Amino acid sequence: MDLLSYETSRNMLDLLQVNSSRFERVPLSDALGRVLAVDIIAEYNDPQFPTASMDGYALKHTDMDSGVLTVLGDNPAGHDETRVVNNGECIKTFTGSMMPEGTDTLIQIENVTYEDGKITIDETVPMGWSVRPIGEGYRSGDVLIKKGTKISFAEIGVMAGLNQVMVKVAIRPRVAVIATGSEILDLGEHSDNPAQIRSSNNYTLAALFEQAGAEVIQLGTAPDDKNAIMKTFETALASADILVSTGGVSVGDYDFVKDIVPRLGAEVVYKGVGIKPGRHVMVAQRESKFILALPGFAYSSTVTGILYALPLISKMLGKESPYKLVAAKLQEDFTKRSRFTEFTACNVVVEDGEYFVNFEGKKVGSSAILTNMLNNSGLMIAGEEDKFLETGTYINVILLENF
Ligand SMILES: Nc1nc2c(c(=O)[nH]1)N[C@H]1C(S)=C(S)[C@@H](COP(=O)(O)OP(=O)(O)OC[C@H]3O[C@@H](n4cnc5c(N)ncnc54)[C@H](O)[C@@H]3O)O[C@H]1N2
Ligand code: MOO
Repeated sequence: MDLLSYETSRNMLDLLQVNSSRFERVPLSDALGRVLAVDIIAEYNDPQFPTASMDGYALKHTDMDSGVLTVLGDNPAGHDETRVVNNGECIKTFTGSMMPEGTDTLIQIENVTYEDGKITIDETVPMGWSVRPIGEGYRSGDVLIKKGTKISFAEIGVMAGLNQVMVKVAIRPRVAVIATGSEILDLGEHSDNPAQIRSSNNYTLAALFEQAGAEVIQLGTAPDDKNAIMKTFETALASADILVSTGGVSVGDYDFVKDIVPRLGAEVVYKGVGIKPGRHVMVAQRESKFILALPGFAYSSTVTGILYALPLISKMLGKESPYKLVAAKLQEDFTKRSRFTEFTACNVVVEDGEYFVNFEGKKVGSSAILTNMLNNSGLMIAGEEDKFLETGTYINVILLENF
C-alpha cells in the first residue's frame, strides 16, 4: 500500500476548499459554545463616565487638607448627577455612581466623620482615589474579541456589556456519524451472540465533534451490507457537510466502505497515511461535501477523527486552529513501535509553566484501547524518523481540552 506521510496528508487536507463564511445571528443567551463570525469591537468606552468604585464622598483633591467639607446631598448609582462641586463642597456618592462635575477623588465613608451636613476628613486619600477613569476597561474602537473565537462565559459577559442582543456566529457544520460492522451493537441493542461488541465509535466521535462546535447527525450503526451502507451514505450526504464513518476500510472481505465511497461519485483525496494508529484512513470529497472513512478500532477512529475531521470542522467554523499543539518534555523514556508517525495517548502535566508528558496508567497494546484517552489525555506525536526518545526530549503534544 502506498502511504502518504502524515505531514503531506495534513497539508493536502489544509488545501481542500472549505466554505467558512456561513453565518447566522443568534440571541446572546444561545451563543455559548458558538464561534464568532465577526470581530467584537467596542462602540463606547468602559466606563463611559468617571465612576466611583467605593461608597463615600466625591470631592476636589485640593480640598483634602481643608479638614471640613459641606455635603450637598446624595448621588446614588444610576442617578444623572448635574450638580457641580466647588471648593469646600462634596457630594455623597456610591459605588457605581457617576462622579459629579468638579470632583476628581472619592474618599470612602470609613475615612470621614459625618455630622450636621458636613464631613471631617480623618484619613486622607491620594488624588483620583476610588475613581474608575473613562475607558478603564476598554476604549471605543478596541477589538475586544476576535472573529473565530469560541464563545465562553467571559465572551458572553463582555458582549452583554456591549449590549449585543444578537450575535453573528458561524453556522455549525453538520457532521453525520455512522459506525459500520456486523459485529457491533448500538447502545441498548439486544445481544444474542457472544461475538458481538458494543459500538463506541459513533458516540465518541459525536461527542468530539459536538465539543468542537459541529451539529451532529447520529446515524447509529450499520451492518456490513454494501447496498444498505451505500443508501445510508447517500441520504446522509444530502444534509451533512461531512460524513464520518468507522470500520470497513482495511483489506478484509467485509470491508466495504472503502469501495462504496468512490461509487458514490466522490473523489478520493487519499486512502492510507503513514500513521499509527489510523493508517487506513480515507478522505474523499463530493462537491462541497467531505467523506471521512475512519478505521474501526476505537482508538484509531478517535485519533483519526481528531487529526482529519477536526481541521475540517474548525475551518468551516472560521477558527484559527482545530486544537492546541504544545512542546512538552518527556518525563520517561519512550520507544516507538512502528515506522510511522505515532500518536500516543499521554498524561500532560504542567509544572512551573512548562508542559511535561508521561504514560502512567496508559496501556500498551492494540488500537482498540479507548480507555487510554480518559482523564484529559493529550496525544503525543512521535515523528516518522523518531525511534527511541530519551527522558527530557521535547516532543509535540496535541491538547484535547477546550478546542
Ligand atoms: N490483513 C490486514 N488486516 C488488517 C490491516 C491490514 O492492513 N491488513 N489493518 C489493521 C488496522 S491497522 C486497522 S486500524 C484495522 C482497520 O480495519 P477496519 O477499518 O476495516 O475496521 P474493522 O475491521 O471493521 O474493525 C476493526 C476493529 O474495531 C472494532 N470496531 C469496529 N467498529 C467499532 C465500533 N463502532 N466501536 C468499537 N469497536 C469497533 C472491530 O470489532 C474490530 O475489532 O484493520 C486491521 N486489520
Ligand atoms: O490503522 Mo490501525 O488504526 O494502525 O490500528
